[in-house]
Amino acid sequence: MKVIGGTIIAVGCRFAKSLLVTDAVLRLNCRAMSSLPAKSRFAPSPTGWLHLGNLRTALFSALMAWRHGGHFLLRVEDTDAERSEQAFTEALYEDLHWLGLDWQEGPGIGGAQGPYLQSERAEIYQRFYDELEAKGLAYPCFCSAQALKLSRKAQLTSGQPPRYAGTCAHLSSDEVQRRRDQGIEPTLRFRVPPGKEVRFTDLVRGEQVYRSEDIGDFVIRRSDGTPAFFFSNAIDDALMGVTHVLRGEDHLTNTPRQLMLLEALGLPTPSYAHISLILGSDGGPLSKRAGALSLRALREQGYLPIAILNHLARLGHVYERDDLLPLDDLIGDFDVARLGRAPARHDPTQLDHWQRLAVNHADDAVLLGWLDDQDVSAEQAQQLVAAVRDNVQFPADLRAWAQRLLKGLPEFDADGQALLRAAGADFFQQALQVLDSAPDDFKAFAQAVGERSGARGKALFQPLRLALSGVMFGPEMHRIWTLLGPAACRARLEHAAVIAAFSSQ
Ligand SMILES: Nc1ncnc2c1ncn2[C@@H]1O[C@H](COP(=O)(O)OP(=O)(O)OP(=O)(O)O)[C@@H](O)[C@H]1O
Ligand SMILES: [Zn+2]
Repeated sequence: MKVIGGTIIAVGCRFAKSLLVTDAVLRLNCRAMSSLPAKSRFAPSPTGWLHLGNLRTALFSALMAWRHGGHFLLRVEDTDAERSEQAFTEALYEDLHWLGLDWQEGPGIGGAQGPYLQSERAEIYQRFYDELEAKGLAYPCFCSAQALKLSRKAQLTSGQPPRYAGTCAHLSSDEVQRRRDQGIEPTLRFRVPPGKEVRFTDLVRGEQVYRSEDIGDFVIRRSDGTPAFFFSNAIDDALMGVTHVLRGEDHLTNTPRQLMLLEALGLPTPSYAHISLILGSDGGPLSKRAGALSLRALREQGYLPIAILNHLARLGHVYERDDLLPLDDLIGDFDVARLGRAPARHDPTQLDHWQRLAVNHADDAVLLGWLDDQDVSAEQAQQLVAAVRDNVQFPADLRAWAQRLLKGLPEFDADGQALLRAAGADFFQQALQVLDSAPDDFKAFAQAVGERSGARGKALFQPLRLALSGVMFGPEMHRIWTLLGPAACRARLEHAAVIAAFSSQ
């Protein structure tokens, strides 16, 4: 076993043979590891607003843990000081909470293996740098960016795969000192063991084999002292006891490097699942750098969390049921074996489909929350929601209905005016006379207007709908009728009569 910062960490079964541990301890650890509930994590970098690609990774990670009675960990990979921003860190907390992807270990919650912001873990990383250097498994590299670029170019022209040429792999300590004295800040490179095969079984992509020859010695500490992704990400997964790493396939080729590092340090290795990336409408993967549509933008438009979760859960994972599933069912029916290999495309019309279902299922209170309007009383708002909720998908739709039905008289475009003219002013006068007799409901009203005017079918219902609601689409007329009440119906029919009589062609 290995003692790190006072915490005992189980030795990874796969690599335990390389360490001096007795068989008994080894078996015990292996059994303990396999019977532990799954612990998965989401480890974003706070370098932009989270997009649907990031969040689908977060969702599947959370589902994986919760499906297997484990817990979901959040770690913020804020090592890139130039691109990381506090505002993005706070935004990602907010986004995950808003979606219902609450972590059980991580920032704000704590846990035994914190801190959970990589920018606060420098001392921990230093111990492992020291260990690798002491074992001769890491060395300082003084090559300039320019020199590395030239070397890469030369390799490519001679048809070789580009990898670090090993320029600084065997510098004497005098040489190292001489360069340090010149003020050159070196990076630290991991010495990739020669002639090794790195194998792992990816939970999505199956057996993976890499040859260490194809992987040049790679940077684990940048010249500014910050850890490279390969390093801090792998170390933290191991220290934090992560059992399952679900991440985008952009990380697949990082995995052999990370496994080599963990083996060199005798740290446990998680299982990996590399999920296909979500592509945007331009065919490229969604990415923060490319300014992909953020969750915030969707939230501002009024998408509901459960709609987004259902949309994401079906991007690259097959659920047998195609109805709107609550989070508990998304968890219950999640199966890592059902993750697909093909890239999934984000189709906005699919998301809208889930939004429609989500709005159908939402309580009135959700829709009432969309109507932030001082001029509409609570009672009116409730009546409005009852009348139009089946015709509303977003807050903007509801606000448009409030405008149409609760504020002043409708305005008609040229087509609307033409339709009112075609119905004729007499039609609306007759409707007003019917209104005087206080009909019971819209059905009785429309029937009586039909009898009096002789209009039937479309010729009866279209002008009535347009005159009363201002538009040719919308909820069933009896709802609008009830919502408006007799006084507003009268004002609208009078208004329509005037337009029918006086609007110009
Ligand atoms: N288009 C995508 N589809 C699915 N998962 C993605 C996509 N883009 C990123 N991810 C995953 O999201 C997680 C967080 O990644 P990260 O914070 O680096 O986001 P990013 O969008 O790739 O950012 P950047 O554009 O800065 O590289 C990783 O597991 C990554 O694989
Ligand atoms: Zn070098």
